[in-house]
Amino acid sequence: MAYSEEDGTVEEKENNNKKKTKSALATAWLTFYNIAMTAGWLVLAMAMMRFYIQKGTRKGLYRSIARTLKFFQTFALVEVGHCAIGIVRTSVIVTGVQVCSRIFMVWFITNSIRQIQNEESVILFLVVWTITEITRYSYYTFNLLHHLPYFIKWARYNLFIVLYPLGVAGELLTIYAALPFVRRSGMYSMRLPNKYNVSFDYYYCLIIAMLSYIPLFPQLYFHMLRQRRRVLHGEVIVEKDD
Ligand SMILES: CCCCCCCCCCCCC/C=C/C(=O)SCCNC(=O)CCNC(=O)[C@H](O)C(C)(C)COP(=O)(O)OP(=O)(O)OC[C@H]1O[C@@H](n2cnc3c(N)ncnc32)[C@H](O)[C@@H]1OP(=O)(O)O
Repeated sequence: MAYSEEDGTVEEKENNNKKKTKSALATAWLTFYNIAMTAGWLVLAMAMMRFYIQKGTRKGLYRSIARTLKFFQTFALVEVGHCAIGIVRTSVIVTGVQVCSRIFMVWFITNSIRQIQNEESVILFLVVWTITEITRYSYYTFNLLHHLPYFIKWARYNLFIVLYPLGVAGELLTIYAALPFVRRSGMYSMRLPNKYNVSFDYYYCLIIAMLSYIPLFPQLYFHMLRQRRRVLHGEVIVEKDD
């Protein structure tokens, strides 16, 4: 092994340099990512407000923002990658459940079933997601830049107390509204007999998805309550590994 006289081995120095480059790269990427996502959700907020002010109705609002919503919500899959490669200190499972449930709501419910796109519950979860994401991504951005205004920190770790249940209510009511259309159309379902000899009923899949909120939502909510105690009140929280 090669030794230097001052700071330990040459290999250690090389490893430290690699870590520094990696963390500088990771910080640069995360800053870019969070700015882009804040901007994306701000564009969505403005588009929704403009639509409502101009048309005075929620009818057609989802259609008008669908492409932007699908793009930014799907892009959030990158966050699962951030956790998996360890550039953010967050659980892959917690982030995975959160992101996948949102993508499921966008692609496999709201986007697939036109008849429910004008439901009040769709507007409810859209407004809640938008407020949440503008706050969350601007929190991460300012935090990375070491200039975090207290009101953003406060909003990040307090608004969810009300917004999370409201968002979940909007999502569950939307899936509930979709059920009759799914049953009638038989969409995404496979009935026997077929050449694969497999049967799948999307209607029951949606009922299972709704029931899965019962064990999953409290876990996400209590995770956020723990984060709140850690960040706002400085409590040391020992979390279990994935
Ligand atoms: C496949 C079909 C499934 C169908 C069935 C589904 C059932 C699902 C049931 C559950 C349903 C949930 C539905 C969701 C609804 C809504 O979203 S409603 C809107 C309100 N929601 C919220 O307020 C919650 C928003 N979500 C989140 O906050 C996250 O997704 C999270 C994963 C829950 C957050 O957790 P976590 O990341 O652990 O918290 P933080 O405190 O924010 O971060 C921890 C540390 O990581 C750093 N970090 C994280 N991300 C980034 C980033 N992008 N950039 C930079 N840094 C990041 C963060 O700064 C923290 O760092 P430290 O302070 O150093 O620890």
